[in-house]
Amino acid sequence: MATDVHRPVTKSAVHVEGLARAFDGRAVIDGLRLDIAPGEFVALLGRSGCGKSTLLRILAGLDRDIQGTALVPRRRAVAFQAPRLMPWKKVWRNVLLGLPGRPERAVTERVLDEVGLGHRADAWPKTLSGGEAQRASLARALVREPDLLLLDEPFGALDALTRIKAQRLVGEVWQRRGCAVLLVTHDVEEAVLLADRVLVMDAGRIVHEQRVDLDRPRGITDPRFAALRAALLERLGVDAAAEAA
Ligand SMILES: Nc1ncnc2c1ncn2[C@@H]1O[C@H](COP(=O)(O)OP(=O)(O)OP(=O)(O)O)[C@@H](O)[C@H]1O
Repeated sequence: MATDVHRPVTKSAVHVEGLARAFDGRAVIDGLRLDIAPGEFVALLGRSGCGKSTLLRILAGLDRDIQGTALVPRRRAVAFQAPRLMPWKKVWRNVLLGLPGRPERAVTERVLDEVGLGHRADAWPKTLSGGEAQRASLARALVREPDLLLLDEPFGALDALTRIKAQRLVGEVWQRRGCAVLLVTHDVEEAVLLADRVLVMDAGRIVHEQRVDLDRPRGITDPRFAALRAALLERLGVDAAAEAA
């Protein structure tokens, strides 16, 4: 029944139409439609359990038990909230995990430098801080030279300062590389800070779309930033004024 098609596309980095996924007879993704342009940064918000991670796993090719169409580039990579590093492999070997062929250490150097982790190439994962582990996880995604980078709450477990640094890093990496990004997050501010477009998901569909036409780098003190943030919070059913109080 499933018409799962994963193949390179040119006009859009992601084209999803009529996508459906059910678990135990319960629809979690329900007729979802989504297009992401090449090089576009899209953030995905939505209440817990609305299907964000399920969508991301489908786009990553980790779940093929679907109905409908999901077209994504062959070169795609994913990073999760938990860095998922193999404790028995040094950082540079973790970065190479799963790459086809027999890639050499040199392949990791540029990408570890890019995420500010060049000096930790020979470290064991257990000696990394949370922020460093997340950078290693990002390096493992970037070494694949993705046209589509899928990020599932990659900053969710970081402390506030480390989180700001990691957000900035992802913004820089995206601008330098020009890949499309789909970022799942619970943080409305993070979405407005980074994305070209913010989507709100509910009950397995995209129910709202907000373009963010603010120059970069963006500042939370910009009144237009605050207005977008408030509008999105309202969409999510959060009273921004009450939240600020
Ligand atoms: N493998 C699975 N088997 C059964 N149910 C699942 C499975 N994966 C996800 N679900 C269910 O699908 C629904 C959507 O889950 P999903 O993880 O996609 O939500 P989410 O929007 O990412 O939530 P959160 O923001 O809390 O991470 C949930 O009710 C979840 O329990």
